[in-house]
This record gives sequence, C-alpha cells and structure tokens, in this order.
Amino acid sequence: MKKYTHVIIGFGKGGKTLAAALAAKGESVALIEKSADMYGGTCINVACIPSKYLEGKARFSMARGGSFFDKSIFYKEAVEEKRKLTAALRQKNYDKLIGSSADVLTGMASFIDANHINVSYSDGTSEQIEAEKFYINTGARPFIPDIPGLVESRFVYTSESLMDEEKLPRHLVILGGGYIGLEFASYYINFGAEVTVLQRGNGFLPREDEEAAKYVYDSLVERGVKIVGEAEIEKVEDLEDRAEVAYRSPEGRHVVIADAVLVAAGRRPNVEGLNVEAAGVELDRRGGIKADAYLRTTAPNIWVMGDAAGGQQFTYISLDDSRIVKSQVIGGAERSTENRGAVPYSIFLDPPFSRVGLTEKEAKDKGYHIKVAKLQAQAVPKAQVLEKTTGFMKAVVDADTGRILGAHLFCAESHEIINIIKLAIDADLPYNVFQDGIFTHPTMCEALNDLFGTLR
Ligand SMILES: Cc1cc2nc3c(=O)[nH]c(=O)nc-3n(C[C@H](O)[C@H](O)[C@H](O)COP(=O)(O)OP(=O)(O)OC[C@H]3O[C@@H](n4cnc5c(N)ncnc54)[C@H](O)[C@@H]3O)c2cc1C
Ligand SMILES: NC(=O)c1ccc[n+]([C@@H]2O[C@H](COP(=O)([O-])OP(=O)(O)OC[C@H]3O[C@@H](n4cnc5c(N)ncnc54)[C@H](O)[C@@H]3O)[C@@H](O)[C@H]2O)c1
Repeated sequence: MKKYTHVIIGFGKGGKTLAAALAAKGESVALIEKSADMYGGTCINVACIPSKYLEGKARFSMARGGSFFDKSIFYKEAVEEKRKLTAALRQKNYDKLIGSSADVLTGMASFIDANHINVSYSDGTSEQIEAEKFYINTGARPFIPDIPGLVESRFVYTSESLMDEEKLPRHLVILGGGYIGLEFASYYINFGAEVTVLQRGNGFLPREDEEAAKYVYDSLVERGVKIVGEAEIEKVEDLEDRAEVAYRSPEGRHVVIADAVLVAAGRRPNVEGLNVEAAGVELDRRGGIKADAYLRTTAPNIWVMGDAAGGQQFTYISLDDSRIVKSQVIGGAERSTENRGAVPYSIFLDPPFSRVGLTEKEAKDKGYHIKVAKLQAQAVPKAQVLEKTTGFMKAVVDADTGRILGAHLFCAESHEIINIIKLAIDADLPYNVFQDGIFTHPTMCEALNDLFGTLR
C-alpha cells in the first residue's frame, strides 16, 4: 500500500497550491484528481478562465457587428480558441505539480476511514492509500432543479457544456439570475443571441445594494436581455430542433422556445462518492463539509478547502483557504477565515459589477451613522475614452470614523478598482486618502478622487 504524509483530494486552486508548498518543503505528498481533463481544477478548465475568455470575445463580437451568420462563425472560432487556452493551462498545471515532486494520481478518491482512501482508476483497477493527513478540495457541481423534462432534454446545458457548444443559440433561455445566469446573459447577448433569464423568487440581485442592482437591471434590459422575475419553471419539452420551456410568472402561464436552456441554479459542494462519513467528517445542513475557522473538519487529521467547504464559491477563496491550512501544517502567520479581511467580488457583465463590504441598508441596519458617496460613470474621463459611460460608483462610509464600510461599483474596470478599496478597508484607511491620493490619468481608478470628493 502506498503511504504518504499528506494526501490532497481534488486538483483545485487550494489543493494544487498546498501540494506545491508541501512538496517544496520536502514533504511526501500525493494529489488525487478524478479526471485528466480537470488537472488544474474547475477554474482554469470549465469556469473562470474560459468564461472570461469568452466574455472578452463576446464584447469584441458585439463591437464588430455583422449578421447572425457572421457572429455564429466568430462564436465557433472563439470556442475553439478557448479550448486551446484551457488545454495549455491544464498541461502547465500538471507539469508544474509533477515538477514539484508531488505525486499526481488520476482516479476517484473515496474514504475508507480517517487514514485510508480507495482510489478507483478509469481502467477498472483500484488501490488503497494511507496518509497521516488529508485535505479535501473536491469543488462543487451544478445543482439541477427537479423540473419535469430538464434532465431528459437535448437542449439543456450547464455552464460547462454550453461553453463547449460550437453553435451559437439564436435564443438562449437561462434558468437562474445569479452569477452564472447574469454573466452568461451578458456574454451571449454580446455574441448575438437573444437571451431570456427566468429568475425564481422576488427581487433582482436581492443581496446587492438596491440602487446598484437597479443600475445592473436597467443596463441588462437596455442591452436587450429579457428578465422575468418570480418565474416558476413548470417543464421543459423537446421539439424537433428546439425546446419549449413552460413557466408561470405573476402575469400568468407562458411558453418560450429555446435553442438552448442554461441551468444556472447554483452549485453544490462535491461530496458525492467521497464517503466522508467513513472518516468521521460531518456535513453541514447545506451539504458542505463542516469546518471551523481553521478549516479543520470534524476529523482531527482532515481539512477542507474551496467550494467543498460550502462557503463563498470563488477561486481566490480556495486559494486563501490553502493559506489558512498551510499556516497550520507548515507554519507562518496564523490565518483563519476570521482574519482574511474583506472579500470583494465581481460579476463580469458589460460593464462589470463589483462589490466589497456592506450595502447602504446593511450599514444602517448595523446602526452605523453613514455618509454615502455616488458618482455617475459618465463623469469619469476614462469612461468617455473607453466609450463605457453606463453605470455608477457608490461608497458607504462611517461618518463617525471616516472608515469605508462598503463599495458598489457598476462601471468599466470595476473588477480592478474594487481590489484597491478592499486594501483600504483592510488597512483601515480613512476615505479621505482617496480624496487626495494621486492616481495615473486617464484611468477609472482616478474616479476615486471624485467619488470620495463628493463627501467633502
Ligand atoms: C462558469 C463559472 C464561472 C466562474 N467564474 C469565476 C470567476 O470569475 N472568479 C472566481 O473567483 N470564481 C469563479 N467561479 C467559481 C470558481 O470556479 C470556483 O469557486 C473554484 O474553481 C473552486 O475551486 P476549488 O479549489 O474549490 O475546487 P475545483 O477547482 O472545483 O477542483 C475540484 C477538483 O476535485 C476533483 N474531484 C472531485 N471529487 C473528487 C474525488 N472524489 N476524487 C478525486 N478528485 C475529485 C474535480 O474533478 C476537480 O478537478 C466560477 C464558476 C463557474 C462554474
Ligand atoms: N464572477 C464570479 O466570481 C463568478 C462567476 C460565475 C460563478 N461564480 C460562482 O459560482 C457559483 C454558482 O453560480 P450560480 O449562478 O449557479 O449560483 P447563484 O447562487 O449565484 O445563483 C443561482 C440563482 O438561481 C436561482 N434559482 C434556483 N433555482 C431556480 C429555479 N428552479 N428556477 C429559477 N431560478 C432558480 C436562485 O434564486 C439564484 O438566483 C456562485 O455562487 C459564484 O460564487 C462566480
């Protein structure tokens, strides 16, 4: 039986980073990945990188114009180029880990007990592996709601399969108005498809700042995306070359015809087949692996990182999780989910929406006495240069201390700017540092002078 000190299950961001760090320390480490098509994990193969590559291509397609036929050819080429990019990254990730002296085993891991796993290989063989410590980094998978006809339909896709479909759909119907739903709506409308988003429940981006969500909504609608709120999808039925999606909304019962239906109803921690119970690892009530602020599971020798932990699903959270675990097993500054600082995020629309910290309402509910700064994107010279004048910037400031409590940016380059505001929040800088700070020109960042300048 092979024996290691450390075994990492899953080639995600946290897993590969930790594996390389352990190997660099001369530790005996193996990483188990169930599929050779997933070396490097979800982000580089089927999520962030390919989707953001297509996002850029979609904007280019929009600017280029042409007939639907022209756009379809461009789309097919973009999908082919995207494949080359992900294949190159996959190889690079594999080579890097092998070069680090970690073993990579390509098989499906399943716990036997807290110190043993079984690894099943694609040729039908399997082996048992023993280790002192395990790290679960198995990611998440799409949640498919129980809607009649959804699983059976030939026209239903997940984000992964849609990004591999070479035929540009004339009409894309998206089930779910969260991150994936809205990002894909934005990409595919730019590629030239007609897009309908069917969103269950009341309210659009209900967790976001209300004013910011309204800007995002108006922009998507202005760009031609049809957004249906409070939609209950009843069934999906295949016609010869398209699908019929039946749903109910407050306006009544409707049927839409779709060339493709994207299911974007959330992603659930990937624990299926892992048999964590055998190792004494418990799940939380949402199906994620239960862990404390140090990412220790309920088994003392097993940690969890990334989407499998059931928290925020971002690549940089998985990376930060690896820092938390590393600080315990290798040493270094003590890190936990409680001292990682503010977590910013971006939804890559056109323009992108980015947020860090509290919304105006959250700040008020917490009892802060606040000041609110706002700036229209069209007032920013760089926005004029880029011809991206849609949107606005908003910041929520503690009026008593001058600390920045939150920022909500719906404008060009917001995915870059938000990281500077995160840094200021973590460093406890007062907002007037932005009022008078020097920024290069012309940039979207320099708008922070004017945004916070409105508070003078
Ligand atoms: C379309 C899309 C776009 C996204 N865009 C962004 C973005 O722009 N920015 C961002 O930060 N995040 C984005 N995300 C989220 C991000 O991709 C995830 O949060 C991140 O990839 C999770 O990484 P991870 O380390 O948890 O594991 P993953 O990268 O998911 O890796 C888990 C690995 O474990 C393997 N595995 C699973 N079970 C087993 C087993 N039993 N045995 C062996 N191997 C196993 C899987 O094959 C997989 O390779 C996006 C997600 C999607 C779907
Ligand atoms: N830019 C980024 O960082 C980025 C991009 C894409 C995805 N992600 C990550 O991937 C995760 C998954 O994304 P997602 O969009 O699938 O999940 P999500 O949780 O963001 O959104 C899912 C949406 O689907 C809706 N929904 C659920 N069931 C439905 C049904 N039956 N009918 C209609 N609507 C339904 C929910 O109300 C919700 O609004 C996100 O949580 C995010 O962390 C990140």
